Amino acid sequence: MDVAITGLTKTFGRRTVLDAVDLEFGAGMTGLLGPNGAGKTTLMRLLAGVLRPSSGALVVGGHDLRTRAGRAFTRRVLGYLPQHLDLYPDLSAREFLDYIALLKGVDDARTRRADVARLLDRVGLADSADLRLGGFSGGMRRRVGIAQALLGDPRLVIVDEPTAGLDPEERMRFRSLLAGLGERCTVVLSTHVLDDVAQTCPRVAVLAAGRVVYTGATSGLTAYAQDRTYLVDTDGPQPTGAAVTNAAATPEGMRYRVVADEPPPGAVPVAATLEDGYAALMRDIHPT
Ligand SMILES: Nc1ncnc2c1ncn2[C@@H]1O[C@H](COP(=O)(O)OP(=O)(O)OP(=O)(O)O)[C@@H](O)[C@H]1O
Repeated sequence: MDVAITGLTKTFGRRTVLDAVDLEFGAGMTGLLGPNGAGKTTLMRLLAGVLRPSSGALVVGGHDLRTRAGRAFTRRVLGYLPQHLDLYPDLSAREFLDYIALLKGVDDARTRRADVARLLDRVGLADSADLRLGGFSGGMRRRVGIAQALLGDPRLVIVDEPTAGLDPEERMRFRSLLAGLGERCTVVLSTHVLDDVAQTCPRVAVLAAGRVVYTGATSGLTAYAQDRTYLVDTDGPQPTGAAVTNAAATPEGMRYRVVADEPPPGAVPVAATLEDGYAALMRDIHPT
């Protein structure tokens, strides 16, 4: 399900939160990155039809969201996992999903039961299906969240920071769940976890202050820091004129991982990661 976004602007009062955004999402997984307040959630809410654009167009599978028919089409094909999803603590996972399926218009009880059972199984919650949501861990709650997004077999899935607060095992589990989805439909994953994007998304878009600052292959963003990434061991101060992407104490002092145009004294070049590429891009946008 192709998504075309052109000249998309969103203002709240006098504040411009998205500024003439042009983006395209196609089949497979695309990561959506950007610092806090960049406009990622706003973009997702616009795509989900929760918000209306101030100007510009969103077209999903050829259907323009400015029209009522376009919005209705998008609602039918969309699965949305918002950043904060309220779960009813007194309901079981099965009851909650049954309720959401009803809201999504699955009127036949038998179809609903089958859909819900299939999804509970898919997200690994079949054994906990009848336990109250109030007792679920963060990871289990996120899995219920993705299950509700997948009800109705969506062709466009948008997920907002799905792995925030998850332990490594749950994060890996969630990642493979999303990657499996990407084989069948268009998935947009908004996150601060660069590793999730590096592992699952062949394409990435980066927003900063409401503008698109990178869109293309994830490897292209990594390449942004290629031949500019170094490790610096020092017992002195942090290197200046460089983006520091990691700092770790060593027996001799500190080891900094930096992206810099000129290698700091004693720097050893290393292969860049997506985190380095992202840091390099941000530094080029806002030079220190
Ligand atoms: N309903 C609203 N009214 C006014 N301002 C808003 C509203 N929604 C979002 N904003 C502002 O728009 C900006 C972008 O917010 P948004 O949540 O889209 O960013 P984000 O990239 O998702 O950030 P984060 O990574 O922190 O979740 C923020 O400064 C936010 O305060």
